[in-house]
Amino acid sequence: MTTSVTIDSVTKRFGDSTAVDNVSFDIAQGEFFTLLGSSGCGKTTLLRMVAGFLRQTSGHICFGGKIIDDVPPHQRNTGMVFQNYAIFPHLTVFDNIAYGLRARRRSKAEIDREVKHMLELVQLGHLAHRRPRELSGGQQQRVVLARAMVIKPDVLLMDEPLSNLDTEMRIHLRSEIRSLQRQVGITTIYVTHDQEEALLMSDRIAVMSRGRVEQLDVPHKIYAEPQTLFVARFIGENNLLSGTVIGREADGSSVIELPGGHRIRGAGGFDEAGSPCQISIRPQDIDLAHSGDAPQNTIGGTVTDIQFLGGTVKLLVEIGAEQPLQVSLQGRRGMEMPTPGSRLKLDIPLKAVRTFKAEASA
Ligand SMILES: Nc1ncnc2c1ncn2[C@@H]1O[C@H](COP(=O)(O)OP(=O)(O)OP(=O)(O)O)[C@@H](O)[C@H]1O
Repeated sequence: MTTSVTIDSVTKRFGDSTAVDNVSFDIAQGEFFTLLGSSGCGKTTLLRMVAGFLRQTSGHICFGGKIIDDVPPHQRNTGMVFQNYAIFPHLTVFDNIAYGLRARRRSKAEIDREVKHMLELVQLGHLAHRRPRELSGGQQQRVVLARAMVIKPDVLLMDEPLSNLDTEMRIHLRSEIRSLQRQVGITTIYVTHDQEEALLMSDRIAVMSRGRVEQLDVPHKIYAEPQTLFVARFIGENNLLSGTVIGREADGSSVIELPGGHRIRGAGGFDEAGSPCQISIRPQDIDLAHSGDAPQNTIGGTVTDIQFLGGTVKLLVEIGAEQPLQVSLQGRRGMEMPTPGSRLKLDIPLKAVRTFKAEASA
């Protein structure tokens, strides 16, 4: 039976260094949950604690509400797919997948049925009698996946399972893993440093940095509403500008003054009047101001660069702030193409302006 997972105030120290720093969250039954962060942020350490290979320094891990801190790894009933989790070279695809069921002393008929079902799900039925060296990297990884899932684990743990594959196979397997996980409904914890992979595959994402969870949310919120400057920098492209919060309007929006004298209003985020702040704006949230619209933030600037990419048009617009604004417009038929040196007015919706407390400069 697949299960919920609770991480309750978990800390892991190695000597003086803290790899995981007081992390808490719940993963629902059947959820595809991703730990996303750059190298060294603690995601593998956290996953290894869930598997039981590492013991946390403090805090608890629960499966289905029950503390499992003292349960050894082989009794946790987790399925594991790691980057270098080799399959047995001397066994056929069928026997590799059957391995966990045989170790659990299931009947021959059950093994036959379950392995055939898995082979079908990962589309390897026609290769059941091949050995691993006769398979492509992607096919081998599907064997690993099938082997992990066939035992019907309570929780499936995956650590960068696609990072050794070429781009095409990676993109293909992303959606395959996700649809397989949906069909089978296993609670899954997936570790990756690849934001695109995380956004595409996950029900929810925990973005980690330096052992802590910076933000935990559904993919589109992580993308559209970063809660910290780290997340705004880490996920997707963003214009990051320094400014000062100068006040608040009646509608709750904050007013920020940028170098160069522009004032811009933002909805949500840090709004302590008089304080230095940083704002983030996604290039594709900026539009050309059209007459007739009710603009929310209008900023005039001069085009310094233009890149026509077919579906999108990328501009750099000098607005007198510390750096030019990157603007990404949808290329529409008949659209009037700006040229370098031309002046234009940009419109930025309130909601696209996220405000953060300025970081102390190092
Ligand atoms: N066995 C260990 N002994 C000492 N320090 C360790 C040990 N394992 C991990 N660390 C340290 O803990 C921190 C987190 O490591 P972890 O492997 O969890 O990061 P990660 O986010 O998974 O990175 P990567 O993507 O590179 O694997 C790092 O600073 C790492 O050097």
